[in-house]
Amino acid sequence: MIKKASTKPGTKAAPKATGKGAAKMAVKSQSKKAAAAKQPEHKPDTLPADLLSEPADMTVLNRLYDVVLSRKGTDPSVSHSARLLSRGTYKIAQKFGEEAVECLIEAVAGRKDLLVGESADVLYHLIVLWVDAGVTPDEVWAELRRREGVSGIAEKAARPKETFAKKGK
Ligand SMILES: N=c1c2ncn([C@@H]3O[C@H](COP(=O)(O)OP(=O)(O)OP(=O)(O)O)[C@@H](O)[C@H]3O)c2ncn1[C@@H]1O[C@H](COP(=O)(O)O)[C@@H](O)[C@H]1O
Repeated sequence: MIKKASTKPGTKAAPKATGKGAAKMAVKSQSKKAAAAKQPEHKPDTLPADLLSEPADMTVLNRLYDVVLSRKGTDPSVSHSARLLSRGTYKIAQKFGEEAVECLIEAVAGRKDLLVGESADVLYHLIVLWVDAGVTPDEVWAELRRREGVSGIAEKAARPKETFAKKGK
């Protein structure tokens, strides 16, 4: 991920509301509190000590999926995943695309160390995309399993031939 400069808004003091304005603000703050109360609880992800001492492997993706899924509908101010998921499919897809481009830039530049970090960003954003779309890792693992041992060249050669008319050319 390429870090951007902070876009935090200025710390201008908000004007104090009086009369009708104050009442409106009180109602707004009440409904905000009610909305927050409806959100599922944000549980920080803690890794068991025995896992921390083991070398990382593919199971990290299943765990990451579970954490991201658990963030759905939680407070976007404490979870980046919750924030992304609350912004909708377009933004989630856009972020995935950006991370994929950053990843391929490092690959083309031959910067292996940076490629590792960008690859992790791509996988994280792909998992957010799955959670948003309702795809589970098991479905993807099953598809990869189905393809195991099938040469890509042989699979392509076995595909039914498309005619020009079918392709609309
Ligand atoms: N793997 C990641 C991960 N990779 C990247 N990021 C965050 O993604 C953000 C990327 O920043 P960018 O400026 O590129 O994007 P942005 O803040 O959306 O900015 P805009 O593009 O909207 O302007 C940073 O805040 C990173 O910290 C991640 N945030 C979380 N995770 C994992 O997800 C778990 C749950 O995280 P939370 O949902 O934040 O609790 C964590 O424990 C991690 O395991």
